[in-house]
Amino acid sequence: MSDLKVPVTVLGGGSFGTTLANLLAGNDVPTRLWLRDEEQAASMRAKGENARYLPGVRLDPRLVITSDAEVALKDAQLVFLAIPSGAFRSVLQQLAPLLSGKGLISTTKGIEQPGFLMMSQIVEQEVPGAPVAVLSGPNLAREMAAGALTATVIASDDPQLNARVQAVLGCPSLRVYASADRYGVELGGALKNVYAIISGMAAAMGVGENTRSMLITRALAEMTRFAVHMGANPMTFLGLAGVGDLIVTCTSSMSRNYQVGYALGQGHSLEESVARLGQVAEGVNTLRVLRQKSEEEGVYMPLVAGLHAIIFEQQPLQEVIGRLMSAEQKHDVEFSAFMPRRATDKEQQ
Ligand SMILES: NC(=O)C1=CN([C@@H]2O[C@H](COP(=O)(O)OP(=O)(O)OC[C@H]3O[C@@H](n4cnc5c(N)ncnc54)[C@H](O)[C@@H]3O)[C@@H](O)[C@H]2O)C=CC1
Ligand SMILES: O=C(CO)COP(=O)(O)O
Repeated sequence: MSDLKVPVTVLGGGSFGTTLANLLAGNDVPTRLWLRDEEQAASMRAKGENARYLPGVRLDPRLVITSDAEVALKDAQLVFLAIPSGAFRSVLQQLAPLLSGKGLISTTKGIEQPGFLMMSQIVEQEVPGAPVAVLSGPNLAREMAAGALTATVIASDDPQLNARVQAVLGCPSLRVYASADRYGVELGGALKNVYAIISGMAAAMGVGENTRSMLITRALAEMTRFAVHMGANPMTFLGLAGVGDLIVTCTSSMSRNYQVGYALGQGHSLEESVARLGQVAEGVNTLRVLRQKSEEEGVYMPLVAGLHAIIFEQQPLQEVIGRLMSAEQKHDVEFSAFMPRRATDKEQQ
């Protein structure tokens, strides 16, 4: 069987799962999309549209949409996981017997607490022995679904799995680059959501272009410092899953994290800002988790600390901005932050 014809399943019928499934079906890959809710699945089959999460996008008639997990996963060789991080483990636990032996690709950009676990690490725990990869990059679902020219990254320590994903997913509108830095790619996708909230907030305040550039650049420095400390490859942060995803999420009002930040900047409470969205904004939970981890690890993350102070410690916005702007003026590029930590350094701590 050619790699293009292997049966593929996408778990999760939100905006990203639907987009991926539609692209795969459009490549003539036998694709099934699994949703937990039969009413929603039936509506999508009847209308040929995901009216709740991706209105206006025609679904490929070859796409099979089902709420029956056994039907969805029978014979599948590759499974894309597009479930929000808060439900990720429980869905895997529920479906684990149907997933073993298949190539499992997480597309979820969140972190689980306790343990500071990436989604692919949860996959390893819940489906032991399965080949695991992550897909991440500047990938706003709505643009991809509309056929905008896009690039993404598939990351795994299994080059064959990377190649299979490139074969099924790549198409005239989507280039799929490969990486061996699964941890860095996955961490990049989760971290940038926090800075998208800050950028949205800044936009609502009407800041200028200098400010926007300062924010994105210092966000990149901060997230790279943290990720490299944690063992990621610094070069990953110069790629699509690092600076690439940071740029799109910090500049597009299509980003849900940016939208939450914008609503916060307009003076809405966190609860209101999240409720208005009606979709997942992973950055809110990632902020909590990251603040705690950066303190435990002693990594300097002033933007994360500042946003945490505003959202969770009720500190006045202007006070936090004043503190950030009057902090010690340091070097622009800290080369030490970009030096990969050797495994032995980690072991000695
Ligand atoms: N939407 C986007 O542009 C992109 C999203 N992602 C990531 O993909 C993940 C999923 O996001 P979206 O699809 O955008 O979210 P969404 O908010 O559009 O949809 C979430 C979907 O997950 C389903 N779901 C929630 N709990 C479930 C459970 N227990 N069992 C089964 N299904 C459940 C919901 O019913 C819904 O269909 C997130 O981690 C997000 O960061 C990654 C790249 C782009
Ligand atoms: O990850 C994304 C783009 O790459 C989507 O970002 P949001 O979850 O903020 O919409």
